[in-house]
Amino acid sequence: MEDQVHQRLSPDPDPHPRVLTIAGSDSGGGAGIQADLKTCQELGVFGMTALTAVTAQNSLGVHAIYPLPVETVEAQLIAVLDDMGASAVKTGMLLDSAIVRIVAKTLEERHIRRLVIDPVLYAKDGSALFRREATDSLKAELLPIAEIVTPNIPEACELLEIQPDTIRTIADMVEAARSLLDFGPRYVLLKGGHLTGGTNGSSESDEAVDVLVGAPASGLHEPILLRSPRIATRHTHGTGCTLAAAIAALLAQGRDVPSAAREAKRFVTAAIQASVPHGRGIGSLWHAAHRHISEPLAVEE
Ligand SMILES: Nc1ncnc2c1ncn2[C@@H]1O[C@H](COP(=O)(O)OP(=O)(O)O)[C@@H](O)[C@H]1O
Ligand SMILES: Cc1ncc(COP(=O)(O)O)c(N)n1
Repeated sequence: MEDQVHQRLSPDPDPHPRVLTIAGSDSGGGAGIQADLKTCQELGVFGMTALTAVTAQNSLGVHAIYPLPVETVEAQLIAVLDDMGASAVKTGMLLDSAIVRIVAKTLEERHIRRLVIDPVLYAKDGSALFRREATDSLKAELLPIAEIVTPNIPEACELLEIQPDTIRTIADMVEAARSLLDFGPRYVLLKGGHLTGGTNGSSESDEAVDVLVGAPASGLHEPILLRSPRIATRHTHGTGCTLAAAIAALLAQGRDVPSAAREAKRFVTAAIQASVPHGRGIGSLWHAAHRHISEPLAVEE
């Protein structure tokens, strides 16, 4: 079964791996399209973009959002996919239902298989990056065609329509991740950056644990827990974008999902370890960290 899964995802490793990221621009350079391109470049993959919105954003938060017309988003998708093609596609901030629908339609028509959906709903300062009216389209049109969806805990609660404090333990995370499989993605990686309680029973959260589960057809029957020590920093702007972009870049290189998720977690952990305190608020990750951190924090299963 594992061989079948591997073959489905990597019939022939692409000699020129390319990732298309469909996301918003973060003028601060730490999240969105900017984080995605830096991640692709660091992992040796050619990055291409379809912008959904321009944000005026810095370490203190999102100051303004300028959505792009849906025709502009569609034109970028068609221009890239119908000429250059993409070995993998990643989505981030999609903003509204018109954009969600055109993205789903365009990707489905082109049989994009390595699709990573980061269901970005809020920025770290709490600003909404997604209109609530679009949640149903996201669930009905985009999640069913995803290879993997990567919500954080608040996003998982919103998608599942459960109270924000319902997910408090790793067992809760596993249950929620499994419930998200009902929307149709092949895998769910539920990120634990927002888990407040300690994973060893302490009141302080001591680890950052992400939970990977797969639908029956994926061949992954038991959850995989990706654990790293929790880094004591507030400079975590762009963690989610970076993790999802790294998964897309590694899938583009022919990795299977569990191996891409493991390696992406290592990549983001190093980038958080070396995060930069630019600005007066939440600083950003340093994407080149994996090059020079000689003793990265361990990531375990
Ligand atoms: N303080 C931290 N130390 C180590 N890893 C972290 C920390 N905060 C977040 N992470 C990791 O960063 C990734 C993004 O997680 P999360 O912060 O939950 O997502 P988002 O950026 O979408 O809110 C996950 O792999 C998570 O485990
Ligand atoms: C344009 C844009 N896209 C996404 C995020 C989320 O960032 P994070 O990765 O920190 O959750 C952001 N702040 N801005």
